[in-house]
Amino acid sequence: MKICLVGFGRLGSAIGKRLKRFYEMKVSTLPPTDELARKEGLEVVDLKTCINFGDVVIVSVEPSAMDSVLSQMEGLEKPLISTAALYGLKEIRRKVKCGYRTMPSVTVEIGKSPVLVSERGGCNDEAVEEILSKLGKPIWVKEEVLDAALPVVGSGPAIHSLYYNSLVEALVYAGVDRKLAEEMVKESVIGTMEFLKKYDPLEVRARVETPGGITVKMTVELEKEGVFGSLSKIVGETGRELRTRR
Ligand SMILES: NC(=O)C1=CN([C@@H]2O[C@H](COP(=O)(O)OP(=O)(O)OC[C@H]3O[C@@H](n4cnc5c(N)ncnc54)[C@H](O)[C@@H]3O)[C@@H](O)[C@H]2O)C=CC1
Ligand SMILES: O=C(O)[C@@H]1CCC=N1
Repeated sequence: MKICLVGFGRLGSAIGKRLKRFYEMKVSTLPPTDELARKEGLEVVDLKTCINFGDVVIVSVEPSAMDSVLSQMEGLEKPLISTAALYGLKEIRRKVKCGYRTMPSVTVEIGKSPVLVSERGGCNDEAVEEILSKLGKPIWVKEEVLDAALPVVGSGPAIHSLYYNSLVEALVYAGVDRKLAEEMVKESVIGTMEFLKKYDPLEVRARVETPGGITVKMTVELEKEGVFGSLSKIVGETGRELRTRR
């Protein structure tokens, strides 16, 4: 399968770096990101050449550029995968017959991202699923769920990095060398995430909280301060607003 990738920005470059390992690819993007694509050993071509080359077209441009890019593809029959936030499937399919919407995150670069995709029953689900499975875990959802989950899936790496950083700062505050602190937090977070594949979070918590011990003192204090409640509210309200926007 050959891929035409349109847009080589923050997300497009992550997609390109990953998929070039599996597929032949050409890129259409604007300066200065064309130089980034060339540095990755990818051929940069104009949009028409790119579309003619690809069996599948992936569009990863900013939402405000979607109208213009899609209008140059009008009538396209090949599968088109859009990553644009909030650019509706209906609008996409008005221009191209075989459109799909996705919500990945930048961790596609290492093939480890949930990739929400709307909606099954399009014209070439198999080809789309095959490509997305190289980027991470494809999860077919209704379009409104894709929008609701954007703040956790698309924005996730930024939010998780904030959490990670706050723990590094906590260790530095407690007098631990920063490099050591980073190593400890990474191993702790990664280990716990693996553990959560096996155990329920409430069980994990119960297994750590020694009665009358240090952990339960902190977890109750964090709850009293509303740290995680605020996180749920801010992220949840954003998702709720995005879900109902269209
Ligand atoms: N950055 C992220 O983590 C995520 C981004 N998205 C969505 O993916 C899309 C891309 O986001 P970013 O990479 O962050 O944006 P960006 O601004 O970093 O990159 C946009 C890219 O599109 C290219 N472009 C714009 N107009 C073009 C045209 N007419 N022809 C060819 N290329 C064109 C630009 O040159 C640039 O390389 C957006 O729609 C965003 O909503 C979705 C999930 C995660
Ligand atoms: O911040 C944004 O609008 C895009 C969508 C999800 C991640 N980046």
